[in-house]
Amino acid sequence: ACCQAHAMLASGASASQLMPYCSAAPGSSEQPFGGPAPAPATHPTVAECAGSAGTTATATTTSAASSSGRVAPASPAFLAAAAARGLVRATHHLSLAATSAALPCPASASAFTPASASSRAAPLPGGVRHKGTRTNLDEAAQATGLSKPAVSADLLARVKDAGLVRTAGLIGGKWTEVASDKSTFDVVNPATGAVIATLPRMRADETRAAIAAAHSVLPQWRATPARERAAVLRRWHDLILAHKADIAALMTAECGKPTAEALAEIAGGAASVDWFAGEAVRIAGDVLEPPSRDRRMVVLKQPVGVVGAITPWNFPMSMITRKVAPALAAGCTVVLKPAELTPLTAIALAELAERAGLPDGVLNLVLGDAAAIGHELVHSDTVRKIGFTGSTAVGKMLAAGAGAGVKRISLELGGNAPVLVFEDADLELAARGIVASALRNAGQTCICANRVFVHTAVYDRLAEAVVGLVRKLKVGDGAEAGVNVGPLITAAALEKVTGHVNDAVAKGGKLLAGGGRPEAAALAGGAATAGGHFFAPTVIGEATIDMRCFKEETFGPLIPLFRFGSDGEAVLLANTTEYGLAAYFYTRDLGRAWRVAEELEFGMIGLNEVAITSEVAPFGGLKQSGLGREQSKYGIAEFMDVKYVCMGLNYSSPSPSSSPSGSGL
Ligand SMILES: NC(=O)c1ccc[n+]([C@@H]2O[C@H](COP(=O)([O-])OP(=O)(O)OC[C@H]3O[C@@H](n4cnc5c(N)ncnc54)[C@H](O)[C@@H]3O)[C@@H](O)[C@H]2O)c1
Ligand SMILES: O=CCCC(=O)O
Repeated sequence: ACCQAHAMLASGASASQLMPYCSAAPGSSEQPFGGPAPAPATHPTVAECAGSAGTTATATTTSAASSSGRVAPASPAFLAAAAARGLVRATHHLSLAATSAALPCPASASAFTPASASSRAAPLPGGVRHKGTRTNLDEAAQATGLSKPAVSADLLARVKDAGLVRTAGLIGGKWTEVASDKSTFDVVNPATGAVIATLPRMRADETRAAIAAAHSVLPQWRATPARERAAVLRRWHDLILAHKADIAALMTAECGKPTAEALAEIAGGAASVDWFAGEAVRIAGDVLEPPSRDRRMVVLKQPVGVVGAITPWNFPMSMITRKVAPALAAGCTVVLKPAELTPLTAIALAELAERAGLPDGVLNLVLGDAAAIGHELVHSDTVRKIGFTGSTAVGKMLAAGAGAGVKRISLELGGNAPVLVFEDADLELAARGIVASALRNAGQTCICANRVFVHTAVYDRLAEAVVGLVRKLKVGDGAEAGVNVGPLITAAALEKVTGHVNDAVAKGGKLLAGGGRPEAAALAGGAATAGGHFFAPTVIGEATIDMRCFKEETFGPLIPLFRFGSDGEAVLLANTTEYGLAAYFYTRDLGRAWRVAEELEFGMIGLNEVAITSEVAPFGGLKQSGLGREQSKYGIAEFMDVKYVCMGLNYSSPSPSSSPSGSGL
């Protein structure tokens, strides 16, 4: 069937014309691949299957920077000016929180424990803030009968520094525990189904207050010398690494990814912060060669202003640091809205930014109602730039709103990444790469391998190698040692993957591994995982282009294997998607490597490599995968305005001696 597709391709057929011809690929009589990859001593992480940590982020070391308290703010001049203007501390408190009274905190016997102390409590050695006081939360809760912000005892037991586990947003330097309408939302551990935190559900009021706070301190922050901004970012980086075990525990609890993957994300996220600290001091304009003698021309690079950052749940840290670090480095101030599914990592990051000396109001954190917060950010005239990572559907909506206000926007959206395995590929390397990429974060990564196209001559050997690796993986609660594949984030995600697998099987796909929910007894984590959203890593053979997994981003642990017969067919199949984020291919042929890399319509290409993410390289997509780039030298440009200044020199001079120009030039 694919040979027919090849013939059609040669005669100029389009991808849609190919559809009927690729739906019934024949079996192959190829010899099996030469045995499965050598088994690691213990259960390998998915990334280890690919022989990489899943990111090429520069390894960073924990610095000697103390985590034992609040580091002196970046610029004394800034703080003095801010204090004089009443900007430092509590200008933008919300009314409820502003009236907070410090009350004794009785020991709680319940499973839920108030997490946050009153705002600005003095830090204790080791970074722990005093817990002996709290706001008027209990009174508010009693008065209204509403549940109050809280964290579970289980979550608190997972961290050393309980000061990282606040139950509040951050607005103008004030930790705000009560939403203006007193409503709350729950954070759920996807491995167990247990509620691990209850937080204030903020909406338009809080967003407006956060935007106002960010706007108030913008003049001071953008005037803070770049070296001082960089110093704050470096302290933030150091504190993140010093607290990486705690951040990983929070991340795994709220998004489910295995601890090893959480630590890899933290290393990558910290590397971004370090990178942009370096970029801050290298911001430079241009001096242009003027076309005439009587003028001079320069280009200034200036911060765009207040930035709204909206981030997804699948990378609760690195999607934040990729936006916030370049924005702060450029001299912008930020209102951050993390995913409501994973706000705890964001709260810990904001707490550490505060300890690093980031002045009040420069980074604000608004938690809760996505639509209300997003609407305020996109339609505010004060916010000059939106940085968004998430689904293409929400991204398009935000882009329409931003367009109406002629607001800058960068979008990191969905993907549908192809992997092409050519007949000359190193098949063992390819199999490891496919498994590592497709199952990273249980398949919930925007650059996950979603569609695997294999030359028919090596199809069976590659399939056998992939299945061999998948069968070794351990599924369960990501907090358990040795787990490679954690839960899906929600029941809806589980339903989508189930739908893709059922659809593929109904259309003739061969189930080579997995196919459904694993037996509870097989899951690492025991009985507690009964409420978790687990799906067994699944391999489908003889996949065809009429299947949902060809057209849609699965965002789950599914590896569909398609056949192709020629290079042209492979590239055409890969490009047959509205997405254009990442693509991977395996070959040893240098000429093919160049041709295919140039012809793939994707923003990022991995050649014989799937661990392509790095703070030094531009991250972003083509087509409906987004606009703009994060990371690298391109990432900071998204937060800078270009201003051209033309200086005419033909003005009349007050005295001949002070004449700078004129006809003498
Ligand atoms: N290209 C990339 O770099 C990249 C990285 C990670 C994830 N993603 C994509 O993100 C998607 C998964 O993330 P998700 O499910 O969290 O996406 P999502 O679009 O549902 O949510 C992303 C963020 O947008 C917020 N949001 C939701 N509705 C909103 C609205 N009406 N207005 C404003 N904000 C709103 C959410 O609360 C969250 O903070 C996948 O498609 C994945 O490919 C892309
Ligand atoms: O999901 C998107 C981020 C993936 C990555 O940083 O490698």
